[in-house]
Amino acid sequence: MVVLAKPAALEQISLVRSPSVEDNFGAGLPVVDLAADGAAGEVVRACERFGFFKVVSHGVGEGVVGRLEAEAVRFFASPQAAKDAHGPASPFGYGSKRIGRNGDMGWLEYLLLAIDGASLSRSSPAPSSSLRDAANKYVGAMRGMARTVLEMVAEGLGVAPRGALADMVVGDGAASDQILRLNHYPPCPPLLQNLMPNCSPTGFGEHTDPQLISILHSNSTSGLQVALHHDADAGDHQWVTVPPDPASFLVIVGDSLQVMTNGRMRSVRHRVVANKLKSRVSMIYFGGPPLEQRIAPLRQLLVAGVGNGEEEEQSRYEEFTWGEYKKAAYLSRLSDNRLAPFHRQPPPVANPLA
Ligand SMILES: C=C1C[C@]23C[C@@]1(O)CC[C@H]2[C@@]12CC[C@H](O)[C@@](C)(C(=O)O1)[C@H]2[C@@H]3C(=O)O
Ligand SMILES: O=C(O)CCC(=O)C(=O)O
Ligand SMILES: [Fe+2]
Repeated sequence: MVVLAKPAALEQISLVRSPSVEDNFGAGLPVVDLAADGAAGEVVRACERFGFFKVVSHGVGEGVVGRLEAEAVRFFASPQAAKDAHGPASPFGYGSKRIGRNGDMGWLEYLLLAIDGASLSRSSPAPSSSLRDAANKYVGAMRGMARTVLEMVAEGLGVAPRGALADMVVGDGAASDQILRLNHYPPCPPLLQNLMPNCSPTGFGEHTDPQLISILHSNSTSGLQVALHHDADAGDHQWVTVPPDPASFLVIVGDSLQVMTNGRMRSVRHRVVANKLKSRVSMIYFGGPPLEQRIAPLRQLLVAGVGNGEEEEQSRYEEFTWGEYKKAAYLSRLSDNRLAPFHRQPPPVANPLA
């Protein structure tokens, strides 16, 4: 991967404002103030309607974010051979253009780091001790936010205990499956697209994240787009650009949270379009449960209506463990609908004329 700019210049000044930023989503972007009264209800509403939301008043210090971003910029600006020494990503480590093992390509380079408990795993070494230290502080902050958000999801859905979901990902004793990903999308100027092999507008192809939640931070370079829900499964997407905001985070609903809420919350398809002029740097925390965790709708959601004379709700999904789902995910292509094979067929509707 060619890095076109030195560290200090990675955040270049945009000469042309992308026409889609703000014009597309405008005031509709779901924003949740985590410190406000009623935040739990807002979190649930946003996850049900959009599958993602922007978080403000998150309490994460600028220094924690800035330090890791500076480390990421420094690493991505280092000589190619130094970066390659930490690759190829299999799945952890440094990767360039190749995403996963099944032929997906993007105009990016990245560092995938495994998390063990509350800090980076010693088995997927970080490129430097300063990056490791910064990443560990950042992971601590992301775990805190994951707990807050997942507790709010439980509270907002009326599920007890409050920690039912959060403990799966950030519980003290849980051998959960967390990942930290640092992405760098170099600019992809249209005039140079013919000259630069693999420079394409696709930074990161469309996909859903398989875990429960992802928490994304980016610098001020646009590129992230999300699919508005209605007919996403039918392939009828309306892509909208999410304006970048380095002061906030984006929480993204993953496939596993969709299943655990029996489809009330929907994992959201998203992708990154490479910026023509500026480098985009993003940092994403993925919160998954332990491998043996059963991924199935929370019991309290299925029986919620029973007291009111309603029948118990049936699960819309075949049962699986996170380990099984993860294995299947790693055999899939990025854009695959990974939940499709696990959808239960709805019971046949009785024919009143028969
Ligand atoms: C093509 C792939 C890359 C991915 C593993 C997969 O086979 C399908 C899911 C992809 C994804 C998307 C969200 C995260 O970025 C990621 C780390 C994950 O857990 O699932 C990536 C995987 C990857 O880049 O290795
Ligand atoms: O880089 C981004 O903004 C999003 C990347 C992403 O969706 C991912 O790494 O799964
Ligand atoms: Fe993603």
